[in-house]
Amino acid sequence: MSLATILLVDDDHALAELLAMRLLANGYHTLCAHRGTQALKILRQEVIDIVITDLKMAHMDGFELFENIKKHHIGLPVIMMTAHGSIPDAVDAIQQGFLSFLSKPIDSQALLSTIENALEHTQTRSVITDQHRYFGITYQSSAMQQVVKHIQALAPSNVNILIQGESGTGKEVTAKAIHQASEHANGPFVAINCAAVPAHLLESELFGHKKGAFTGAISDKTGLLQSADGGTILLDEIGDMPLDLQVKVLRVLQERTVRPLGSHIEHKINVRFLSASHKDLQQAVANKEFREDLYYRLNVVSITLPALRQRPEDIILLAEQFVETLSAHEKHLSPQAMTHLINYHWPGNIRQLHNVCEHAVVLSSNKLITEDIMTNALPLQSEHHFQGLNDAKKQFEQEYIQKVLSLCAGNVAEAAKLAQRNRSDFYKLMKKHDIN
Ligand SMILES: Nc1ncnc2c1ncn2[C@@H]1O[C@H](COP(=O)(O)OP(=O)(O)OP(=O)(O)O)[C@@H](O)[C@H]1O
Repeated sequence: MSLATILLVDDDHALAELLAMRLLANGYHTLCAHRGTQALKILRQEVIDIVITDLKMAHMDGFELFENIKKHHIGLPVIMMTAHGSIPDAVDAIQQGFLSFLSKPIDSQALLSTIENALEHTQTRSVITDQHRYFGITYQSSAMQQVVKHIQALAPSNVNILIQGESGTGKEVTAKAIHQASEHANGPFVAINCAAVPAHLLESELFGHKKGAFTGAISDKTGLLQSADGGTILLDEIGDMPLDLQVKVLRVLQERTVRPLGSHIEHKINVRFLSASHKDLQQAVANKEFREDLYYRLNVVSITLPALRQRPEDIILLAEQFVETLSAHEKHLSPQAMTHLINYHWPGNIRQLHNVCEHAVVLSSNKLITEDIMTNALPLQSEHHFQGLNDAKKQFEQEYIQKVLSLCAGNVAEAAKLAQRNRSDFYKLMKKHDIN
C-alpha cells in the first residue's frame, strides 16, 4: 500500500518535528515547511495528499497559504492548526473551506482520526470520477453526458448508427461502447477503416472471396461482414468508400446476406451496422461523392461527438487517466502542467492528448510532471492556427446551442425560449450544427 504524504507547515520547528515523528510512527510520510512560501515550493515539486498548517506564521499566514493552495491545487484537503480555545479562528477556517481544524496542543488520537477523515474525503473524490466512465468512454462535460445518454438509449435497439466527429474524438471508442451495451455484446466487434485499405482490396476484405476469384486469390477467405456475424461491424471512414462498393454495401443492409467474390452462395448474416466519418457526409451526398440511399440507411440515427476544445472539462480527467495508466500509477500532473493542457486547442482531439501525455511521461524523471516538461511535450504555440471570424462564429453558435440544450435537459421548447428564438428556428439551428 502506498503511504499518504502529509505536508506540515509550522514556523515552530520543534512542534513540526514532534508531529512529523508521531505521524511517521503511524506509517505516514511527512514533509515539513516552516514558511508559506516554502510550503508552496514543496507543493510544486512533490505529490502531497494532505496539508496541515498553522494559522499564525510570519510573512504568510495559514489563510493566505490556503488561498494559494485553493487556486493551484484544487481539492487538496487542508487542515488548520489553531491555538487552544481560538474558536473564532476555527469557525473562520471552516467557513473558508478548510477541511477541518486541530486545536493546539495537538492530541495524537484527534490528529490521526482527522487525517483518516481527510484521506476518505480524497478517496470519495476519485469515486465520483469513476462514475464518469461508460465502457471505455471517460467523460464529465455536459456535452458528453448528453452523448452517453443518447448511446444508452440507442444501444439496446438494433438501429444503424452513424457516428460523426473530428478525427480523434473517440468514434471507435463510442462504437465499441454501443456494441458492449447491446444485445450483440457476446458476439464479435469488427472494425474496418475504409480509408486505410486500398480501394481494390476493400471489397474482398468486406465480402471475402473464393480461391481463384481474381489473380492473387490463392485460397478461400472469409470477409469481415461474415466474421462479424452475431456481433457488430464498424465501417470507419465510410465517406472514403468507393461509389461502386457503396451499392454492394447497400444491398447487404437491405438483404442481410453476403456473397463472397467468385461464389454463388449467399450467406445470411445477423450484424449490427455502425459507421463513422470525420467528413460531413451530408455534404458528400450533395457533392455526389456519397450515395444518398446508403446515407439514409446508415444514418437512421446519428451521434455527433464534440471536439475536445468544446469540452474543456474533460481534458484534465482524461489526461490524469492517461498519465496514470502510462506511468503505472507512478506519475502525476502538476497544476501548472494542467493549465497548459486546458489552454491548448487540441486539433487532434483525444488521440493527440494521449500522445502528449505519453511524451510528458517519458520526458519526466520525477513523480511530478512539471510545467516545463509539459511545455516541451506540447506542440509549439506557433503551430496554433488562428480561427477566422466565420469559423469562430460557427463554433460559438454550436457551443451556445449545446449549452442551452444542456441547461434545459434537452427540452427543445424550453431551450428555444431561453435562446429567444421560435421553435422551428431553433430546430433549424440544431440541424445546421448536426445536434440531436
Ligand atoms: N472518451 C474517451 N475516454 C477515454 N479514451 C478515449 C475517449 N475518446 C477517445 N479516447 C482515446 O483516444 C484515442 C482516439 O480514439 P478513437 O480511435 O476512438 O477516435 P476516432 O474518432 O475514431 O479517430 P479517427 O477519426 O482518427 O479514426 C484512442 O486511444 C482512444 O482510446
